[in-house]
Amino acid sequence: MSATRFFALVPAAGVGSRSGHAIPKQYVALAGLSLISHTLAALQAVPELDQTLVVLAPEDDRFEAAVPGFSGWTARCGGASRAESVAAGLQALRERGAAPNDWVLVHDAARCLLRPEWVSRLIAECRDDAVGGLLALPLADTLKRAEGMQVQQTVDRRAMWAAQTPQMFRLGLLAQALSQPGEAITDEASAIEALGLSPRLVAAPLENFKLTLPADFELAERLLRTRP
Ligand SMILES: Nc1ccn([C@@H]2O[C@H](COP(=O)(O)OP(=O)(O)OP(=O)(O)O)[C@@H](O)[C@H]2O)c(=O)n1
Ligand SMILES: C[C@](O)(CO)[C@H](O)COP(=O)(O)O
Repeated sequence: MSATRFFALVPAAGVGSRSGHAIPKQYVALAGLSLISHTLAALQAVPELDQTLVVLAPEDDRFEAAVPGFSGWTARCGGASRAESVAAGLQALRERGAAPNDWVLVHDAARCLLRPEWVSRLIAECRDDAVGGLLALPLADTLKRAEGMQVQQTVDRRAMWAAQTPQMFRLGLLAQALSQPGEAITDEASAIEALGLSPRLVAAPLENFKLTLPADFELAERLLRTRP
């Protein structure tokens, strides 16, 4: 029997409608490189990973110029939602020889401040777990439930975590979990939870944030430019 492998799957088929940029946010230039170049460089520096697959929109004509010399795989099979893009990416991995028992680490293209050592820690802490797990940030702020702009309640934050990526599950289990994604499935872990399973949390820093709103790009640029 062949050894279990580790694949990164990077959904990059979104349009970045909240980013304020005229082009898909993964192609915005940050510190001299496209956003997605930073993301892929971090993944390619993770020694445990065997290969990376990037899921692009079917009409994408920017990737090759934005990431020259990329040695991983690309598949132009992105869907209407992130969950659909990830599900299509899992199928693309199967077509390239990945097995149901292999681990898949799904990582947002839009989290470009990722550091290889955080991914290695996730793998070390989850590779013997029966389910899998994800990087996440324990909440540091007091949490409010609101209606519009009026606070209704302060929520006990002690058990609250903000989910990040990578999120790591076995290919076969994740494909089953994402086979009929509803609107409540906003990450891989929520699909796994819907099967009645409990993913493991691995603490990660705030710096692993997802670039979503215009101000996030300025902050990411500053952080990238001041990294050693
Ligand atoms: N149909 C989609 C939607 C999102 N993504 C990817 O999923 C990641 C996280 O999604 P998000 O930050 O919401 O990106 P966008 O959908 O591009 O942003 P927005 O919601 O602002 O349009 C991104 O890397 C994005 O490219 C994807 O592959 N396919
Ligand atoms: C997967 C994710 O990054 C975990 O926090 C997040 O759910 C993606 O969010 P979005 O709905 O695509 O903005």
